[in-house]
Amino acid sequence: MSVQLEQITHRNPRNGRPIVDNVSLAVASGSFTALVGPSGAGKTSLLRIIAGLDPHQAGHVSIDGTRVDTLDARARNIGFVFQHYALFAHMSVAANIGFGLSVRPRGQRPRRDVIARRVEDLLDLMQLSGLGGRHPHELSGGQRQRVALARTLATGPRVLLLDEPFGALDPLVRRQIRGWLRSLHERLGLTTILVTHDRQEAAELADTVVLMRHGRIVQAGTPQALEDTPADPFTMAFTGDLVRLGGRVENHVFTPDLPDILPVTAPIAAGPAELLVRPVDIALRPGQGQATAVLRQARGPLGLYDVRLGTDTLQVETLMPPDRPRILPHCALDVTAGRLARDNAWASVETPPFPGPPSIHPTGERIHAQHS
Ligand SMILES: Nc1ncnc2c1ncn2[C@@H]1O[C@H](COP(=O)(O)OP(=O)(O)OP(=O)(O)O)[C@@H](O)[C@H]1O
Repeated sequence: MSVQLEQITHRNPRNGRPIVDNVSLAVASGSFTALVGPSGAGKTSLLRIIAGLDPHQAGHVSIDGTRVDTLDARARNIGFVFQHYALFAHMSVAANIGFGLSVRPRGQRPRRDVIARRVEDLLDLMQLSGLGGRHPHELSGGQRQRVALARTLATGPRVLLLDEPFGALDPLVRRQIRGWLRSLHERLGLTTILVTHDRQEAAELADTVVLMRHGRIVQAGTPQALEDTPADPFTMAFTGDLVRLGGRVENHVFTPDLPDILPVTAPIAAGPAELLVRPVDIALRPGQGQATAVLRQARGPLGLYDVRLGTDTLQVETLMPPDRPRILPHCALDVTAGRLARDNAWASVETPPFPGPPSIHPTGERIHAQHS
């Protein structure tokens, strides 16, 4: 089932300020969407509006093309799992899972044996076979959250909303559950929307990542698109590790304030600017400057280096030379890709592949030696 949001606005009833501000989003049927953003961005509020648990003062929510603004939460047939989803402590796991079906009005309530079969199927699906007779306190945190998910899925929703459901679990269990959740989503043909603070989790699970801030959508796209072509400095900072280099643009060349970083071409007007770079997009050029790089950690072919530039230290993740020296003296740093920011200016700098030892001309221009 698809979910469409058209210009949804929800205001704080106390002060009238928008909590969700004119949000439009099309969620394709069968897709997995992650809502990410800083605390207070409006992610949970948006999820609750989709579920029909919170009101909205403007705009429309549609499911499969039908407006559901006036339908209550139950009639929307949407499943919702919260981080602190309380199971009934006095009920068995099986009774918890079957609860939603067993309290249906008489005409809609399945027979007891049908509910029992459905519960068994869900226990199998959740990899909880044989645990139906236990009580919640006899389960691990990860198992309890899977029971919560089974309980939500028992009534057969096609849209699943998850609000940090694994936030309280330890990182290892959380990673295991990720793979399992994605395959569950696919097997059941669900349309899933997940709120998470974990950008790695969002990138691994979701087809589309939606980044929110101040109640608005800043950018929506594939995890790769957000990382590779961030719409602004906020998105770039949110979607990956970042090094920020202050400096100045003159004659379309950006020269960082720190020493021993090669200038880059700058498609913005002259003046102060900031260069935002992923650590993996900084290469070390041994023998080209005065900086010292100290290997902190090897990660396969990549090395995480602390690079001392004057009184500052930058962290750089880059290909290690074959002999993997622990200390590389006399280095310069070469920014191979990044983005320049100033006020409303936001432009990418791409430098050509390194053709040979560069030197820095007194005018600040980068000069590459010719291939011989
Ligand atoms: N019922 C409410 N009444 C008043 N303010 C609210 C209400 N619900 C949410 N807010 C406010 O709206 C803003 C958005 O809250 P929301 O929980 O949706 O953000 P979030 O992005 O999910 O944050 P977090 O990541 O911390 O869970 C916050 O400033 C919050 O205090």
